[in-house]
Amino acid sequence: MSMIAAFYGGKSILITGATGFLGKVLMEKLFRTSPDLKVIYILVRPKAGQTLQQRVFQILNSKLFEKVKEVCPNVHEKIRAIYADLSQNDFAISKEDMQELLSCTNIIFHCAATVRFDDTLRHAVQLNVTATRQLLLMASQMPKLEAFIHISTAYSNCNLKHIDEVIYPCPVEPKKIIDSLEWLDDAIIEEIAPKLIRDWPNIYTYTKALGEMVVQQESRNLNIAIIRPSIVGATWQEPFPGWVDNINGPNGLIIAAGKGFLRALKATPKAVADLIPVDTVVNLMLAVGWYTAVHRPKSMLVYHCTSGNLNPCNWHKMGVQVLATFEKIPLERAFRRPYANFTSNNFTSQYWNAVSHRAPAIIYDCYLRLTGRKPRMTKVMNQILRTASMLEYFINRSWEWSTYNTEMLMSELSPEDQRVSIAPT
Ligand SMILES: CCCCCCCCCCCCCCCCCCCCCCCCCC(=O)SCCNC(=O)CCNC(=O)[C@H](O)C(C)(C)COP(=O)(O)OP(=O)(O)OC[C@H]1O[C@@H](n2cnc3c(N)ncnc32)[C@H](O)[C@@H]1OP(=O)(O)O
Ligand SMILES: NC(=O)C1=CN([C@@H]2O[C@H](COP(=O)(O)OP(=O)(O)OC[C@H]3O[C@@H](n4cnc5c(N)ncnc54)[C@H](OP(=O)(O)O)[C@@H]3O)[C@@H](O)[C@H]2O)C=CC1
Repeated sequence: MSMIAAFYGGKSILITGATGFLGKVLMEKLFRTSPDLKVIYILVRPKAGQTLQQRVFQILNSKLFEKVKEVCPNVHEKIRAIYADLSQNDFAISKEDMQELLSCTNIIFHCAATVRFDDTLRHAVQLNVTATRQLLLMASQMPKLEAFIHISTAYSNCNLKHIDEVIYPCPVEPKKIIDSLEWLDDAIIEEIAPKLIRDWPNIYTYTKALGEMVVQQESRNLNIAIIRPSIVGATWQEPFPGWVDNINGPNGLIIAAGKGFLRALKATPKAVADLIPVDTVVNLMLAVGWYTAVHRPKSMLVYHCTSGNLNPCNWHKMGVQVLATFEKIPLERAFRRPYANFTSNNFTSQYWNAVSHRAPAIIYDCYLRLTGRKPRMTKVMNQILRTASMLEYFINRSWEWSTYNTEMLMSELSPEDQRVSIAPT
C-alpha cells in the first residue's frame, strides 16, 4: 500500500484553484487513490453564468473523473464547494464556512493564481500576493493544520540563469507594493509596473516571485513547502495519457501548428523545452504534502518540479515530435498541412510572419468576403502571433534548476511510492 495514499485517508483537505488545470488533476488523484479521505473543501467562485454547484457537477462528470466514480462512488458527498473570491477581503467567505474551514482543515494546497502574462499589476498582486498572505493568515488560525503547500512556478526567478531551491528576495518588499496599490490609481500603477518588474519578463512571473517572499515572511510557525513546476503539460499516464483542457503554455501554439495556422516560430532550437506532465506535478504535490506533515522539516523547503536536468529535450526535438504526431493523427478541418520552422533570427521571423502567416490570412479573408461569409482568419492569426510573441522569452532561453530537495524526497519514499510517484523517466 502506498504510504502517501494512506496518509490522506481521513483528512480534510482545502484546495484553492480546484477548478483550474492543476487543481482538477490534484482532486482526481486524491479521490482515486485515497477514497477514504474525509472531505475536500474547494474555494470556488461562480463563473460564466454557472453556479458553484453547476461547476462542480461539470467537473465530476467530465472524462477526467470517470475512474474516480468507480473507486469512490460517493465522491459528490466528499467535495464541499465553498463560495469564495480570492480577490476580495476575507475571500468573501461566509462566517459559517470560515468557521468550518478554520476548525477542520488538515492540509492546504494553494494552487489558485492568475496565470495571464499580461494581467494588470493590481489584479495580479491581489491574486498572487495578497490572497496568498490572506490564506497564510487563515492557516495560522487552523489548529488541526498539518501542512501548507504553496504552488509557485519554476519561472518565478527567470531573471536568473541558475536557480536553486531557495527563495530569492525581490528588490521591493511585497508589503510596500500591497500598501501602495491601496492608494495609487490604476493609471499610475500601470506606469510604474515596468519599473517594478525590471528584468522579469512579465507581471505573472514577477508577482509569483513576490508571492514566494510573502510565504517566507508570513510563515510564522506553519509547516510550509513551496513547489515550483516548470511548463506544465498534458497528463503523461494518470488517469489516462494526454488529458489537457486549456490553451495555456505550449498547448495553444501546438493546436495552431496542427491546424496549419502557425508555420514558423521565433525560437532557439537548442534551448531546453522544460515541460513536465501535470500528473507528475500532482504526484510531487502529494508526496510533498505527506513529507511536510509527517517529517516536519525544520525550515521551509522549496521543490523544483522540472525535467531539463533529468531528461532534457530541446525545442527542435519537441517540434519534430509534434509534427510527427500530426502526420499520424491529423487535426480535423486543418487550414493547411502542418509544417513549422524554428528560427532565432529576427529578420527571418518577421519575413515568415508576413509571408506565411499574415498574407495567407488576408487572402483567405478576401475569399470569405467574396463568398458572402464573415472574415475571421486575420483575427485568428493576430491572436496566435500575439500569443507567440508573449511566449517568445521562454523559448529562446535555457535555465538550470537544481533539484536536490526533490531528489532527497524521492529517496525518502517507500519503494511502492517511488514506483508510482515522481521522477520523469
Ligand atoms: C525541424 C524543425 C522543426 C520545427 C518544428 C516546429 C513544429 C511546431 C510546433 C509547435 C509546437 C511547439 C510550441 C512551443 C511553444 C511553447 C511555448 C511555451 C512557453 C510557456 C512558457 C510558460 C512559462 C511559465 C509557466 C507557468 O508558470 S504557468 C502559466 C502559463 N500561463 C500561460 O501560459 C498564459 C499565457 N497566456 C496569456 O497570458 C494570454 O492568453 C495571452 C497570450 C496574453 C493572450 O491573451 P488574449 O489575447 O487576451 O487572449 P485570451 O483571452 O487568453 O484567449 C483568446 C481566445 O482563446 C479563448 N480561450 C482562452 N482560454 C481558453 C480555454 N481554456 N479553452 C478554450 N478557449 C480558450 C478565449 O475565449 C479567447 O477567445 P475569443 O474570446 O477571442 O473568441
Ligand atoms: N499551468 C502551468 O504551466 C503552470 C502553472 N503553475 C502554477 O500552478 C498553479 C495552477 O495553475 P493552473 O492550474 O495552470 O492555472 P489555471 O488558470 O488553470 O487555474 C487557476 C485557478 O485559480 C482560480 N482563481 C483565479 N482567480 C480566482 C479568484 N479571484 N477567486 C477564486 N479562484 C480564483 C481559478 O478559478 P476559476 O476557474 O474560477 O477561474 C482556477 O481554479 C498556479 O499557481 C500557477 O502559477 C506553475 C507552473 C506552470
